[in-house]
Amino acid sequence: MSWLERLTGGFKKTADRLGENLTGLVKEQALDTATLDDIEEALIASDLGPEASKRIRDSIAARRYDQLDERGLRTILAEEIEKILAPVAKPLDVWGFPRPHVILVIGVNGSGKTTTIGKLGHLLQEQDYGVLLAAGDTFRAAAIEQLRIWGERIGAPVIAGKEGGDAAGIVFDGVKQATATGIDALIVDTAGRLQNKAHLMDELAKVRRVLGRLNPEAPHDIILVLDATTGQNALNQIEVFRDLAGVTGLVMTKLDGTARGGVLVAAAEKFGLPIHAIGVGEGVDDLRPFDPRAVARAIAGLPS
Ligand SMILES: Nc1nc2c(ncn2[C@@H]2O[C@H](COP(=O)(O)OP(=O)(O)OP(=O)(O)O)[C@@H](O)[C@H]2O)c(=O)[nH]1
Repeated sequence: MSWLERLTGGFKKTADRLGENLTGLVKEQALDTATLDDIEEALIASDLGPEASKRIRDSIAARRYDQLDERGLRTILAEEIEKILAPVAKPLDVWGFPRPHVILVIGVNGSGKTTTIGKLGHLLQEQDYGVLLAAGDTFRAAAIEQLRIWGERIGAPVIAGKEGGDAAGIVFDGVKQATATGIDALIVDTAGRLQNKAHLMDELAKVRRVLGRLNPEAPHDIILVLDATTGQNALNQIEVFRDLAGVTGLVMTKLDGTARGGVLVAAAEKFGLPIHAIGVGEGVDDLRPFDPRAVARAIAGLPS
């Protein structure tokens, strides 16, 4: 399957849900206020969020349709969703000197952080960048092991310490190793626990301090990984991590297993943070730069 086919397949549940919510709302007649209200509600029920749903409703109303069938409605939706997504679509740019470009990856347990690091590493390798993975999530031995497995899978070196070790120390060593071996990008797994905010902030502050000594620009990116299946909860996470950790961009994962992919639109509208990539599966190739047009059409249930 091509990536676009996987993307459309990944968003199928989301598109089906949106389709069900919209069923019967448009008939071969002019759109009246009640119908527009229903469309807005259907969008909110599909996780697009109140702000984006209202914006889309207003755009549809402003177009003054005499007639609109369901296909027409889906086409307008795709156009309007694309308008919301396009400004936040920003592929990760790791070009620059001095190297390495340092990416901290944070997110609650199980959000898909480690898997995303592996896939992101692969994505950068495809662009001919050399990648080093750092196991800064030292709380669990399993997390370190999982990162090693991903390193093997994509053929990237992994720098790790012991369980319970010092994350900042590993990051420090990671930068040294990357510099010595001419690696372009250092991707750091972090514990990123929200359960203990003070600890998370301390840990990130320490990592930043250590990095700052080596390169004042680092970390260049602080990426929050979000699990789309958590729906509105993902929005709360953005708010908390943005305030606590200075998130610079987002990756949303597990869009394949959920009918809640509309939350991507809500996140774009509400926070305006760059969305670097999306995950639609567990395979090495299942993370791709965020293509607003393709995603908008997939959510609206239209072929790419
Ligand atoms: N279907 C699907 N599953 C995913 C995706 N990304 C990650 N997963 C799965 O989600 C589960 C959790 O992913 P991890 O990468 O272990 O998550 P984590 O945030 O590192 O979790 P901890 O290691 O517990 O902190 C794993 O079973 C992954 O295979 C995705 O895009 N689609």
